Amino acid sequence: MSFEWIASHQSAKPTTEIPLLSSADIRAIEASTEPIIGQPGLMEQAGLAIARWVLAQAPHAHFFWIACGNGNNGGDGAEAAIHLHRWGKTVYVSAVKSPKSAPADASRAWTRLVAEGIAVHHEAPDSWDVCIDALLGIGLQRHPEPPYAEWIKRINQAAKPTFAIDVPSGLDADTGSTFEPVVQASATLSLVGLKPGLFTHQGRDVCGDIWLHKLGTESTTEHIRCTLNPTPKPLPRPHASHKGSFGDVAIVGGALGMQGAAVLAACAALHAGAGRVFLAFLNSEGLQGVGIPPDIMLRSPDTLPHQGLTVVAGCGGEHDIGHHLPHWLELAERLVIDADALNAIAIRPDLAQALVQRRADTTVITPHPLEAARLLGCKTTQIQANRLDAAQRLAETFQCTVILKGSGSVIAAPGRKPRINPTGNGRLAIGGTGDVLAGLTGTLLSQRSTAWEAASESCYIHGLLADQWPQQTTLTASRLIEHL
Ligand SMILES: NC(=O)C1=CN([C@@H]2O[C@H](COP(=O)(O)OP(=O)(O)OC[C@H]3O[C@@H](n4cnc5c(N)ncnc54)[C@H](OP(=O)(O)O)[C@@H]3O)[C@@H](O)[C@H]2O)[C@@H](O)CC1
Ligand SMILES: Nc1ncnc2c1ncn2[C@@H]1O[C@H](COP(=O)(O)OP(=O)(O)O)[C@@H](O)[C@H]1O
Ligand SMILES: [K+]
Repeated sequence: MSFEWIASHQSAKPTTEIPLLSSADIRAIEASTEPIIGQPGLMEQAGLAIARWVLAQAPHAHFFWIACGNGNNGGDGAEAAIHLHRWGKTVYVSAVKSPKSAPADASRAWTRLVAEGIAVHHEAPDSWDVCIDALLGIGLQRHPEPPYAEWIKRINQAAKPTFAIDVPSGLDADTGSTFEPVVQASATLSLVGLKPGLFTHQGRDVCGDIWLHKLGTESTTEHIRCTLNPTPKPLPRPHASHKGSFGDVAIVGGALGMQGAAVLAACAALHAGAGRVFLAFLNSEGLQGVGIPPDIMLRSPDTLPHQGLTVVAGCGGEHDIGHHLPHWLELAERLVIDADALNAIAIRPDLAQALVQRRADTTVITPHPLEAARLLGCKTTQIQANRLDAAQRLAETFQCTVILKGSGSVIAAPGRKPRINPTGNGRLAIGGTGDVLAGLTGTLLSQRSTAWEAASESCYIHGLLADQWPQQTTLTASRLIEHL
């Protein structure tokens, strides 16, 4: 039996590409796992794993409230209760009463629990040391109903250590959207495989520390919905190299009053290690207050070189960027499209068409959810309701690599399984960090062989800086750049 720590609230384990499985994937694995006569089934294994894990997390706790739903998540809770009871702990098991009978595995667990002499209650206890949340798992489909909703509220109000089985009850395992109310867990033990919803949208805020136990199962490629964005390997910088070896990056942006955004992107490109960085303002009036390092070469958009250039278009671009986009969509060897350039594409079919016609794997678009909604002609809530699908739809529609930003940024490209980025946190939720990401992505795009690699690495590094940020120091976009 092996437990794997994957992430805490503020940091993620450096990893290779870990598979993330949808509820359907999990059910397919369950269906293809043959029970072995005389060996414990998956639910019995789950129960033992949960009991051991909870005890390791809260070794001195005595009174365990095990809140169980009517499905297999509740069955896992019943199995765990049996072990905790045998190990001398006081278990108070609450089961939701339902007109429907529990599924077969869960029914067997309940029979075993009663045979152990453990009482089954239908209400919550008055107090407890630790709660095991076995109310709802991957079977959740709607807002928790009574008594689920009341018990979830009790769990959250008590603010005692709460350990969620599989997913915090109320969290959609596939999308990271929450139904209300949702359990606020101290830690979550994901069974069989990790689920996408633990890592994106609202998932990270409700899971606490994330752990995995595969229960001896293995997923094959067909079972994988997406993956966790792996830790990148640093690119070697050979001795026998020169400035032309590390990419020419040009930032085209900075309309009147918005030049700071373009400067942030240019500085990020510079600090990320681009060989040469050009900055072409769309409007250079009133630049006195904007500090531009002398390492950056200033050009007008019309005098930028073309050959070998990676262009980052849109940071602070306002309406003006639309005039320049046809040129760069046609001629830029590699292109990062951000902010106002995305807004221009959303309203101009000619630009959208030019984007589609670019050579595959040379372009990264970096929308936040509102920009993504404009591009797909829908509402931001629809994007957030299923970030994986939205990112994939953008990639297929515009035939390019996509970074859908926000908590658990999604990286998608046509014909590939998307990645969810495990690094980054709410300290990045300030103006300017998106410009930093665009500049960083530009440099990596100029140096890596594919847009996919550049986008994945860029997201990871950007988020990691925020995860490693000293608690007492305010994170700002310009300070972030200095740590690249
Ligand atoms: N598959 C595997 O390999 C393994 C699975 N395992 C475990 O099984 C879990 C999945 O079990 P599951 O499929 O029985 O679903 P589960 O999450 O218990 O919910 C279903 C129940 O909840 C109810 N219900 C749903 N929504 C509701 C709401 N909003 N408000 C109120 N009720 C609601 C629903 O009622 P109904 O919709 O039928 O009325 C039904 O009674 C999985 O997360 C993991 O813990 C492990 O043992 C390891 C192996
Ligand atoms: N809550 C969060 N958790 C993780 N990353 C976040 C969060 N909020 C913002 N970010 C990241 O910060 C950056 C913000 O980009 P964006 O919204 O375009 O801001 P701006 O254009 O003002 O710089 C993106 O990389 C995004 O993924
Ligand atoms: K649960």
